[in-house]
Amino acid sequence: MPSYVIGVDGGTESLRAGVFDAAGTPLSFASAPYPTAFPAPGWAEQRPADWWTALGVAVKEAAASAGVPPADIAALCVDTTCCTVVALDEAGQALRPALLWMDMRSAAQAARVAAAGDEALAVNGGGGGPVSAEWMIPKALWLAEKEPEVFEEAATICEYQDYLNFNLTGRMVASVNNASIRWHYSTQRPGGWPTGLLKAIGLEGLQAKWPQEVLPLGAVVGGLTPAAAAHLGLPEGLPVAQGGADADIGMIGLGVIKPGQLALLTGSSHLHLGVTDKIFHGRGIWGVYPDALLPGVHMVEGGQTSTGSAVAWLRKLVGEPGYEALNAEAAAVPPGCEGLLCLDHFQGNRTPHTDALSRGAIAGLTLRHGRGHLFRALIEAICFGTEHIFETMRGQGYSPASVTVAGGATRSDLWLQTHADVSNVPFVLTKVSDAPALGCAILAAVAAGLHPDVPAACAAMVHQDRVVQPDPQRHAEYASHYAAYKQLYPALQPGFHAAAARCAPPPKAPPPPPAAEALARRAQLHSIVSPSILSADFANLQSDVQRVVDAGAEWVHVDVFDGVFVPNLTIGPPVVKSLHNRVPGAFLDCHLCVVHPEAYVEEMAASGAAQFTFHIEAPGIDFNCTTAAALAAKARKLGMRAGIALQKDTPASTVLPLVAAGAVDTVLLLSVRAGFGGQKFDLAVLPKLRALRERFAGDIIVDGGITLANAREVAEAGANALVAGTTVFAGPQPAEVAVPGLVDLIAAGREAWPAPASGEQPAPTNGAQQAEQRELSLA
Ligand SMILES: O=C(CO)[C@H](O)[C@H](O)COP(=O)(O)O
Repeated sequence: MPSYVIGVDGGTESLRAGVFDAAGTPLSFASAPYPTAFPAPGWAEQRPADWWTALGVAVKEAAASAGVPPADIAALCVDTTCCTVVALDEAGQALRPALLWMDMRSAAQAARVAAAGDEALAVNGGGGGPVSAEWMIPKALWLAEKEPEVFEEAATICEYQDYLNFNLTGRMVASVNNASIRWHYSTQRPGGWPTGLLKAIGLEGLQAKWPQEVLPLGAVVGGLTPAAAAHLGLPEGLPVAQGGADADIGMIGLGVIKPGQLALLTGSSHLHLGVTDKIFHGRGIWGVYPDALLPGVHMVEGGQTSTGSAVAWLRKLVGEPGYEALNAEAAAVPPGCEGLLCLDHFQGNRTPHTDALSRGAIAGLTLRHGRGHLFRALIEAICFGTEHIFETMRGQGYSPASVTVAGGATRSDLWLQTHADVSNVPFVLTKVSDAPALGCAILAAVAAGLHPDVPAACAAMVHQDRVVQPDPQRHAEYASHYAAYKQLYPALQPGFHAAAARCAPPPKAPPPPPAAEALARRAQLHSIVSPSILSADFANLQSDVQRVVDAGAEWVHVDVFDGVFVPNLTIGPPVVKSLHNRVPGAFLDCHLCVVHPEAYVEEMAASGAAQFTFHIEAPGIDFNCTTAAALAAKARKLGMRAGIALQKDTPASTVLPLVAAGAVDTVLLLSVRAGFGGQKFDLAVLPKLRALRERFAGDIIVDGGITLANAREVAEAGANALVAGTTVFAGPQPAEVAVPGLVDLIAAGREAWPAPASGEQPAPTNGAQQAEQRELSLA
């Protein structure tokens, strides 16, 4: 009876096949590379035909060097990168090169998906985002919008995984693993598919293009077709088992299938893949993906972007000494590195902050610190980053009890021991480091009937090598250093975001001439004054607000300052609530200058805020806009208009994905440093305002230093809404003169805007009439 299996790991650069026996012993491995095309920044494409060629080469070579005759092979299983999307015609031929997981062209589509506010998005940080451009729906949406002829013609839109299985067996099916982790499929939803999400983004047509059958891991997809058998040099009809995403199949190869176990897959980055029997969602984690591994075996995901890559960077910087020397020097340094502390966010933070603009840092340098201190501080930072992910998971109800680890970094005892000590959990190493290939072999062994099920196959085929136990004393010693590490990000985040804004590349192409439709929409905007109550008499707020409303102020600007995001403390939801009750009908235009706007969105809505404007620079809001889009969608869902605000020095380009996605109703440009009224208007905001107006037909608010002398010029540059505090509440003219005066100046300034082609009526300027119209359009 055939007793060997082939596991194939379809990676990013090559495909690696291994022949294993039923006890999990590898007999041979063989790899075959395939090219990836990077025709432009952010693009990454591969030709499905190259995968197929590589599969034939690697399998034939592995089988030959194992010395196992084809008749002794019992089954085959393949994993692949995920989400790598292919579009196929009726015959299963690729219509275009595949969009590799790392292809980022669908970033704007990802922001739109995040803005949909559908329940299926719970797996993205509990609905708070981000949605990654790596995932299926943004990629398919990109295809539908940018290459509609390909999308239309495609009979099937699926994964690299499904393409290979189809070519092996002639059967087109999806894997529950890929679909759950990257397609927003859920076994908990009737039918599984994210129909509501597809409808919300106008991509209903995608569902029928997906493979309609979803198979669990290890299920038999089919037998090798004659053509596939010839291509691989294996017997016709050989069972092919369902695989999934390479990293997740690696969990199986590490034997991580029981609740409380967690797989740490290391390389240039860290991937934390936990197993849980509970279904929960929350900020700072991805998942839980129900049944994504096995029935009842759910997955939770975290990730650190720069780990091995940061270590390699430091080694290069200090003259490329051997890792042995660096480890020895670092081991001689005490925990905490005598005050030296690193932040590991060299390429941003994936979880728990999900901030693409966060950066690495070294803090506390003195002249006595040497190379060993630096190396140890970086290793500690990586361990602290992992612990922060674990702490976030614990906060959501999942506690990793043991970590099974794979990857090159496991060769460092210091690295392993520090991880175990910081997190106070045992770190387990297994004998076969090529976990994805072994995971495939396990699934193939189940499909072949060599083992009754995946748990039994894992028990027979995964062998523990050693366990690194945590040292409780060391763990206690690390506590204060870990606490200090956690303070680094919030302290440095504003600086990181400011640096990103400073260094943002200028927009590449000149703006397209405004379309007729955009011109018509702009003409319909209202000319709005939003008096800032920051300059009102706080002891007489009700009468001050009533007074400006009576004077024709369509909005009332409420600055919510938390004393952290800006150096001033003002008012919060209770005052908003009182104003809403005491001045019925006042449109409360709430501007949140706070570090965590997401923490206030529900309360602000419940208090009566009409517009919820938050800052793109706020921690937790990412500059690729997915978390911003999700928060804006939530604000809208709660009945408020959504706005995004930019500090004076933040370029408009940072919010263009949001604007392009239609995710916000307003953009607020600060023309002073946020925090206090009575400052001087900074003319530097005008070019930014002009550039934004060319791309955005919605309300643009300019806030800070607005007077009767400059309002017209600001409106000419593109603003249709002005916030004015001092001028309305403490200026030489009373509010009854200042408010209508400012409205007239805005209307006059807007006459400089390009006019729509024909037939457009100007918007009414009477405040009450406009409020009535808005009520109607909200209803
Ligand atoms: O948000 C603000 C500052 O952060 C104020 O709303 C703004 O400055 C308006 O005040 P003034 O018209 O007095 O400049």
